[in-house]
Amino acid sequence: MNAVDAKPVKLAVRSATKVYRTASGDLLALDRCNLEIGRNEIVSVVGPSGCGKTTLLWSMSGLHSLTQGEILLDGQALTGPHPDIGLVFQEANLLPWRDLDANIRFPFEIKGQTPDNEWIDHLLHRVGLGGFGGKYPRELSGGMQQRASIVRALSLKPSVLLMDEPFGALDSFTREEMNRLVEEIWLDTPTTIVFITHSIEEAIFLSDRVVVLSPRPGRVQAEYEVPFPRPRSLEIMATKEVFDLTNAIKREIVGSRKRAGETVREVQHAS
Ligand SMILES: Nc1ncnc2c1ncn2[C@@H]1O[C@H](COP(=O)(O)OP(=O)(O)OP(=O)(O)O)[C@@H](O)[C@H]1O
Repeated sequence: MNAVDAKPVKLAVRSATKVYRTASGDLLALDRCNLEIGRNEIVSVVGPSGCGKTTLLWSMSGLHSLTQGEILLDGQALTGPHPDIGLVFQEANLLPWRDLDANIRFPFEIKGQTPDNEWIDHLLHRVGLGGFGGKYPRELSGGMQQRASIVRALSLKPSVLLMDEPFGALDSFTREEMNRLVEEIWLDTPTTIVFITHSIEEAIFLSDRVVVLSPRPGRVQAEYEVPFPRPRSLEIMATKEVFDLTNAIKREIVGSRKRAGETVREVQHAS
């Protein structure tokens, strides 16, 4: 059974079309793209470079307006940034002149809200940053900075977390650690997560479903259920089933790029 069939729809992308007006003409990034994400589902979006993954994610955040179509959050049209939606980017984007505590509390200052200190402390400990609140970003590794940015996003208690290649800049070991951390946090506090990645392995480890976008203009080309139980151990990730799924998704992406006559760029970790 499709995971979406079993869960109420949290986020719906309805015929999303995005045209960028550029100096050299109009660029169609998304073309009538449709997608539904169930409540507390983790969905990864993969696809060839430039196919519109970030455009789709930013549209889902309400930060980008669509040229046509709509995004529905709990059935309501999204018209701009929404407090229920948190974002994590590839760069941690911490303010270098503020320590970790002050960085995490920054969104609350902007919104004029009182932070839930207990919740923030819990999150900091959860990601292994307990006791690091007084450190400045330059004193933290890339992985620690990215953990801090996850805490910053979760501190606002969003019901949807949108993650745009959050671990793309990290070494593979730290990346695996971060994947496990996201899974642990999700098992603790289920949240709807949409995750963009170039790594099929990462997508399979994290997701209930992997969505493959077509070459630009982006549309959903294929969807794969990921049926493996959580937590997903290294043993599970080493099974033939995972290997076969990885290859099926890789073939889908490479095949679509060939059909589109595009240059094939390496798809990470798709062995
Ligand atoms: N602000 C913008 N103005 C004009 N064109 C843009 C803009 N943002 C993205 N594009 C173009 O839209 C297309 C889709 O870009 P997008 O970043 O959404 O793709 P992507 O799949 O996330 O790419 P990648 O895998 O390389 O990160 C690309 O051709 C990109 O150059």
